[in-house]
Amino acid sequence: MPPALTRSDSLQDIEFTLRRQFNKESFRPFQREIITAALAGNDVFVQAATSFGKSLCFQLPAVIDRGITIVISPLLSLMMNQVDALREAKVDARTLNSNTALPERDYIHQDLATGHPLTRLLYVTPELCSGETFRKRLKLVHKQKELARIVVDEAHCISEWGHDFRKDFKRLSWFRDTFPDVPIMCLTATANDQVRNDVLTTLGLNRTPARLKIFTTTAHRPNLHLEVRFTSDEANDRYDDFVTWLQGVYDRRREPDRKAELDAAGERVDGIPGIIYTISRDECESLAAALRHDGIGARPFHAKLTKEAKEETLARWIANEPGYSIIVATTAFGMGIDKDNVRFVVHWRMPKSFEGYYQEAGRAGRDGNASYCFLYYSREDRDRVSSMIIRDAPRDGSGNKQARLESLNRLAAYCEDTSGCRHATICKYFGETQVPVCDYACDWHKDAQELKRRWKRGLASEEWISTQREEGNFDDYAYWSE
Ligand SMILES: Nc1ncnc2c1ncn2[C@@H]1O[C@H](COP(=O)(O)OP(=O)(O)OP(=O)(O)O)[C@@H](O)[C@H]1O
Repeated sequence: MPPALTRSDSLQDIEFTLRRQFNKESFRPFQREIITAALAGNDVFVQAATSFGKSLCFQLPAVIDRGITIVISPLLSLMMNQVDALREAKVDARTLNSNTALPERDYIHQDLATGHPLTRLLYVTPELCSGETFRKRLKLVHKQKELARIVVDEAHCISEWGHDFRKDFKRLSWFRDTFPDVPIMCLTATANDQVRNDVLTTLGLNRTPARLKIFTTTAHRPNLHLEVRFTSDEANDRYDDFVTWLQGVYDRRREPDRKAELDAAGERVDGIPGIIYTISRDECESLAAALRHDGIGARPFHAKLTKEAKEETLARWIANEPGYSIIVATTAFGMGIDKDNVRFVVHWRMPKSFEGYYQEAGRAGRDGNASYCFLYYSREDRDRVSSMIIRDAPRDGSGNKQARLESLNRLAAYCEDTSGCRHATICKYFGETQVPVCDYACDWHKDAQELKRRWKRGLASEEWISTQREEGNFDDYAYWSE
């Protein structure tokens, strides 16, 4: 079927737009190929590591093509960030979601109702796409040949095998059914083979294989230094361990030569941006307070804070202000946060999935410089998370309990593995066959013997854990609810 719109595939056009509208000198590897495929009217599936620059792959075609691009995204904060950045670049981008003010909502509806919208990119939630009014408006726009492309960001949310499954993403099959000629682009950082197939089937993209272009790049992030730190309920030593590590980093930055460099660059000794992921609001608050008490600039960030408090914390952290070096956050923080100099990401507790872990760790080092990611792992936490997944699974057997448990088990195995490179295990998990080069960027490569010793020493024994489990000691969820 021919594409619905007259498209431009002029390379000169895309170079010009890259510089003029997006203020970037050149494309990163693969961006040009992806953009060219999209502009030719293909369906496109992009799987690329965190910080690869996926957004540009649909934003640039949206600016060049005639008509409107609809971007479906799971998170409000993610939409707002992208819309703000686009508007700063003088692109007419908007978002329609539960937070959109009435006048803006009216404007967008009127704009769509003309059939020839001026809006270039409209960011919406998957829930909105199921609404009759919105669907009617899109049909009108399509009839006028002004529906340029449908983009599904964070596309792994479509799959029940994915770590962030969202029911409403499944209903996005409506787009291919209703507008078979409108190209679809989907993007994700974290999908294994099963998730990818699920995404393509649900969106109906494998019904037009000749039109589908798949781009997958390695998940490997060589600048991330990956490490697992073993602990147990009894040892309860995360705090001291972390503060000792951080003070060590500060001390090295105080050495005369380094200090002179920092002074010249206008940087502070303690100005090292980082994120600590915790699992509960209470822990998020208490940990940030404890760090502040010890003179470390840390602020909490979780869903229950006011919008103003969150915005202020985020803005001051992004601006590297004193007292705002570390964000202590629950897992909702991260997607769409584009701060390039995050130097460390710490998982205070075991995350709920392999994909979630790697996506969150991937917030570090987006500028390509060395950054540290460590995860505090205890067998007690492993069992708590597992109990939580079982508890939260719908009773009717629907949902993805097995997939979630499988992902957790793979993460636990990754943590307890002392026999190989962390980067290699991650790439294998995401279905890659090539072993990545790791330049002493994981705890195994740095000192395999020491890793084994730490593993032996650090964890509670499985026997003890199993007794505790039988006594129901890992079912105290109160502390763990987000
Ligand atoms: N060609 C380019 N030249 C310079 N900077 C770029 C280029 N493309 C993208 N970037 C920048 O790279 C950063 C990361 O891009 P983006 O937010 O799209 O990443 P992403 O692939 O969506 O990652 P994630 O999955 O982690 O959200 C942004 O600051 C973006 O402006």
